[in-house]
Amino acid sequence: MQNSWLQQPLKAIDDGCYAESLAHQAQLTKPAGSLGQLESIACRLAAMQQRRDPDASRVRICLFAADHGIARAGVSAFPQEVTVQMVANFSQGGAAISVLARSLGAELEVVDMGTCSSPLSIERVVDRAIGPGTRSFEQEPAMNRQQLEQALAAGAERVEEAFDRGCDLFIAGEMGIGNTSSATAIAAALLDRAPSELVGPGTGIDREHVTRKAELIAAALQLHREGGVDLSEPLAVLECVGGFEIAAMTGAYLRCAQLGIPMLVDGFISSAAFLCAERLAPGCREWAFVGHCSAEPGHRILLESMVMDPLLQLQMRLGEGSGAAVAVPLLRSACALHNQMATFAQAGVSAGD
Ligand SMILES: Cc1cc2ncn([C@H]3O[C@H](COP(=O)(O)O)[C@@H](O)[C@H]3O)c2cc1C
Ligand SMILES: O=C(O)c1cccnc1
Repeated sequence: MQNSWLQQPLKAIDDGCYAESLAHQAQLTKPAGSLGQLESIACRLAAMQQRRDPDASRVRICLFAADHGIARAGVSAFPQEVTVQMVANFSQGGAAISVLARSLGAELEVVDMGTCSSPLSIERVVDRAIGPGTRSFEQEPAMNRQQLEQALAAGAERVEEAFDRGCDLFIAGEMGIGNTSSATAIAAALLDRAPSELVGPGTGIDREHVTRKAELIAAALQLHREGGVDLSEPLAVLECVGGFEIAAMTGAYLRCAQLGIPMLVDGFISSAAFLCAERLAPGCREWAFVGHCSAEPGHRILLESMVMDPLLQLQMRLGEGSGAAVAVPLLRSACALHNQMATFAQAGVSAGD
């Protein structure tokens, strides 16, 4: 994939703007540092947006959905057809992320990246289907290189569309029964950890099934390694054990950092996709906030590996972009405080030492 858009440089963060924002915070009518992380959130956002008054009003949530061959190996508490049923639910406004998007006044876009039963008849779904889901990665590579390139490009394209229409903050969400297995395999490969350290219940399988899930993922990684695949290489990992929606998220995150759109990362699956983006282009993380730390055990390990701090810890484990969406009000509060508080001089309040 030489000379492709993947090689484009990331946009530089404006350090001068960051320093100016810190100086502005120091003049606001409060003891220094008393707004804690809200201060650095506002300053980081100002530096990303290159503006004195950071803004998180125009939020775009892009939900990528796809099916996984591995779902047929009994790794989820739910059957595969739930993926497409949920796509309908997203578009009808009944899913958790539909409700959150509405309450935030955020735009929610649903992108079909390839599901077993076609959701084409469902209104308002963007069709970027690559095929009827991935192949089962316990037997063969989940996708081929061409499909991977298509998925990455689809994610990037949705970000470009958001950029053209004006977007202060981008959130990627996912839906795909079986995708915690794919995310676990990606994280285990790239972090060189045993799947048993990262695996979790996903939609709610019991301990016995979690153990089986870890064994199945470990065996799959061994199979691909023996087949000569370099499992430290993010594109090879996505090709072997990824998902169409996960690869689309990787493409979306990478494009955000190239175009300079601040992003808010969701849970375990999103963070596995983000790790691929960060490995492809170190520095993506400078453009990202992490909404929350999921209850899925591997999420904390993934975030620690990238030295990224989650804003919230609510024991959520849903995906869909929901843990990012619930953090949007924090970013909005940070912006409002930064932009609207009076300075000591303006309010005639004596400054401290
Ligand atoms: C009704 C329903 C709605 C969801 N929304 C997100 N997920 C989440 O659960 C799935 C991953 O878990 P696993 O690997 O165990 O299948 C993904 O679709 C993820 O987005 C859902 C799952 C279900 C059942
Ligand atoms: O953290 C997540 O993204 C997650 C966890 C469990 C199930 N689906 C998603």
